[in-house]
Amino acid sequence: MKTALITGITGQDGSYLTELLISKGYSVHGIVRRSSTTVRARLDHLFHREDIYNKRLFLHYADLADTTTIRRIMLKCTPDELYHLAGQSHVGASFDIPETTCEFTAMGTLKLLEIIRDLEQKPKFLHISSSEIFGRPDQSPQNEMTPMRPVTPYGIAKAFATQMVTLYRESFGLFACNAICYNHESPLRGESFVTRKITRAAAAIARKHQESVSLGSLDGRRDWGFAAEYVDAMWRMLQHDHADDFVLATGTHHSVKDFLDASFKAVDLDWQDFVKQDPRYMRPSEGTRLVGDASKAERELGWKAETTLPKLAELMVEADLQRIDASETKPAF
Ligand SMILES: C[C@H]1O[C@H](OP(=O)(O)OP(=O)(O)OC[C@H]2O[C@@H](n3cnc4c(=O)[nH]c(N)nc43)[C@H](O)[C@@H]2O)[C@@H](O)[C@@H](O)C1=O
Repeated sequence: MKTALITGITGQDGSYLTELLISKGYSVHGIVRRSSTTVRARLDHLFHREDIYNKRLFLHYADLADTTTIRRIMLKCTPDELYHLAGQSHVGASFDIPETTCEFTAMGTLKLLEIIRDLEQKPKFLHISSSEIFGRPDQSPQNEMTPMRPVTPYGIAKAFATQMVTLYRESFGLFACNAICYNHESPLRGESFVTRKITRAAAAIARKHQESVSLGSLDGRRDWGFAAEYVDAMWRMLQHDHADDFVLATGTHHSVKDFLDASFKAVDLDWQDFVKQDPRYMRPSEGTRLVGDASKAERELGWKAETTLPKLAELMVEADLQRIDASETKPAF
């Protein structure tokens, strides 16, 4: 049985990856930050499985800044594979909390690399990088050779982490890879990201729970794929015969307006009747022309993104409608 360690296990990607690895027979350890609430809704269904929780799925408390504890966890569970998904991942928020973003997203990654460098039994390492490293690129679509020109604190932190991963692979021989992920969404996406904010609003407005939704710029264009497919690519990267970096993307791009169109169409409404623009959600600077060329992943890993708009929006709206309907039929205690 292989053992995997996941940072950011309670996030969208961590949850899909845990499901995937459990289905492949792995023993999965996850690092979680200590907080006063123990609600981890995305993994709840696995915690209730007696054959899985504390048998093949284990949680450990640690902060990414706490290298002593992380080293201790690694020595204890001796992972074959380490998937590093944790970090401050909200681009808009990175303008408000740039230091925190750099501490976790940039330095947190370097700290993990330093721990692995000293271990005798080194796990294969996957870092989730981001299309934000390209910022405002000269070429479109971008691939693994495209120069980094980040324009947000988050993108800059990711560029630092990405280059450190490459450096540790090339200079210290670590099996360390960057998954350069474009936006990947799902019903498990956090509610402050634009896709989930929209699908949740479309469902709530359709069920008459909400009257409108406030958004920032509607002209931003993104390459939106389905998160469950992206974690499969991450796993494939660590099964590959050599460590390398891969762009993971659909190769299609759409505007926020296109995402609104698809989501509100799924509930037979016109988004223009419900959307307000709010300067609070505008960003001081934005990446542009971000669309990925994932042909290397297709060629070398046999991976291709399948789900794009409008299907992605439809499945997310459907899940949000089901959530509302389920909460309405639940008995009140
Ligand atoms: C690849 C990359 O993908 C994600 O970062 P993101 O692209 O910034 O994603 P988002 O959903 O926050 O914004 C998408 C677009 O939507 C616009 N937008 C309009 N109105 C709102 C709004 O109200 N909220 C938000 N969040 N965005 C809005 C916003 O200005 C931008 O143009 C992260 O996973 C990140 O970790 C990552 O690596």
